[in-house]
Amino acid sequence: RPPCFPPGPFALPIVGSIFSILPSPKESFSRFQKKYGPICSYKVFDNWSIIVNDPALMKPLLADPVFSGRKHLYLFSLRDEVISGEKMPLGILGTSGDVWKNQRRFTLRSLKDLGFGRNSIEPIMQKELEDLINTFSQTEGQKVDVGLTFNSSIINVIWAMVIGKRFSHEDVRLLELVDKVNKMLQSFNPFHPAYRFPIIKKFFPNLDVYKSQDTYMRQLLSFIEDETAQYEKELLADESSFSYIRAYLKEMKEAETEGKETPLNMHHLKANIFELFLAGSETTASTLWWAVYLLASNPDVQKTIQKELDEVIGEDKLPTLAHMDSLPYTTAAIYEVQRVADLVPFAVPHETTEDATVSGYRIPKGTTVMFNLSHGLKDPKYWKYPDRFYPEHFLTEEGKPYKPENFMPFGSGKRVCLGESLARLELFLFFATLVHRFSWKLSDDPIVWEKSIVLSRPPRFMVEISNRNSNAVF
Ligand code: HEM
Repeated sequence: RPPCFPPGPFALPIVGSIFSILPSPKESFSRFQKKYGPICSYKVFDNWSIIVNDPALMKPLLADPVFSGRKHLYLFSLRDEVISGEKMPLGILGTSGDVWKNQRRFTLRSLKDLGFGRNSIEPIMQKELEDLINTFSQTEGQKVDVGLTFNSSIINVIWAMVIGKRFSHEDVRLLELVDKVNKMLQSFNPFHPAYRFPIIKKFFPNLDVYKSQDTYMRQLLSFIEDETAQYEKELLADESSFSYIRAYLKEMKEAETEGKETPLNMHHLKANIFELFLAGSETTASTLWWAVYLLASNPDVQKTIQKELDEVIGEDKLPTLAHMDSLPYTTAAIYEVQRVADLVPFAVPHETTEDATVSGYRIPKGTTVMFNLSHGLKDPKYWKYPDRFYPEHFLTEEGKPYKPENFMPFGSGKRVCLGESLARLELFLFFATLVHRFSWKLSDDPIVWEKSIVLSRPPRFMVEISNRNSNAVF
């Protein structure tokens, strides 16, 4: 252990603490937190990392530029090489310093112009919801596995912003895309030795861990390349079409024409689109999948939400974003879904950009830093019933929604989720509409929990859906 480094589990030569972390990093980190306290350390093979558990300590560190670097993960190095043929880091999620700042700033600005702030995104979401309502209303009397049903709708919302078009839910290309993004995320285990030592790939390029990631990633990139090329050919000239690609190409080409230096280029554009898909679809869609599970297993909570929706919106109308501030119990229930789902338990690994001192410990430049967002969502210190689905966790005594400081499902500070505003709008409109329009009942089939490493996956279950407010329209 380096001098003055936080405490943590014993590290063996060569492998470090890997056997204390596998097979379940989530349980292991929770064990470390209980044993070693607010900040601890562990070693994975040759790499010393720290994990910050205490939300009060986490907040200032997440706001500190020194803790806002990014560990360059295997998946991103591989993608960057495929895009540019070089090792130069691309995009937002996996970059640090000026590259990260420039791509993040441009993307945030242009997505905001495109409707992150409410109005223009609402009809796009409503169109997706109309299709979903149609699908679910035909399943009355059957048992349904909702599984990846929400992924197509959420991908369509992102695609509408990125390129200005949507796919039909039956389109094979959309279904393949959903499948690839899902498989790529579910099969990725950042603790796998094969990712830590890419040299292994030289000798065993056909190992499953490499082949699966390589294949899904290349297929997703080739989809993005085809669509971007088609967009440039067919839609770029149409001045009335708005999209992220258009905004990006326009600013890039204007700078080129004026002979100005610009951080924007085609390689970053492809990487950014890849990330909007990867970070923006599975996360929001899985939260909705969790929501159905929690609603179906908690009929009393479901009824309370429906009562509020019926009273505020009426039985002949569906919710709109304008209702967002007048539904305290529904809002609290969405926060509670995010708390129980604990979707991204340790954020995305950060890296220190300078030497630093935290609580008297010395943290050298280049240390991997994990933020245990999960602890703030689950520890009994912060929640009355940490293991229950209890929306009252997020209501004041006067019945107003509130978010405690330790509730950080989107992270916080410099690297806070770039899609938080969009995700909040999506979660509200999809959740409120689906609870207002249908009742969800858990069937008595077995509930199956599957293992997941990067994102907390909901269980597989069967649900019976019944229509309510069948004549309601937006
Ligand atoms: C319920 C949905 C979502 C959750 C729970 C979520 C959560 C997170 C978390 C925890 C991080 C890591 C923060 C850190 O490293 O400290 C993150 C980063 C990110 N998210 Fe989300 N996210 C969601 C939806 C979205 C959406 C809809 C998009 C875009 C369309 C998106 C794009 C990103 C990007 C690009 C980053 C990287 C930011 C950076 O490195 O600067 N996310 N998200």
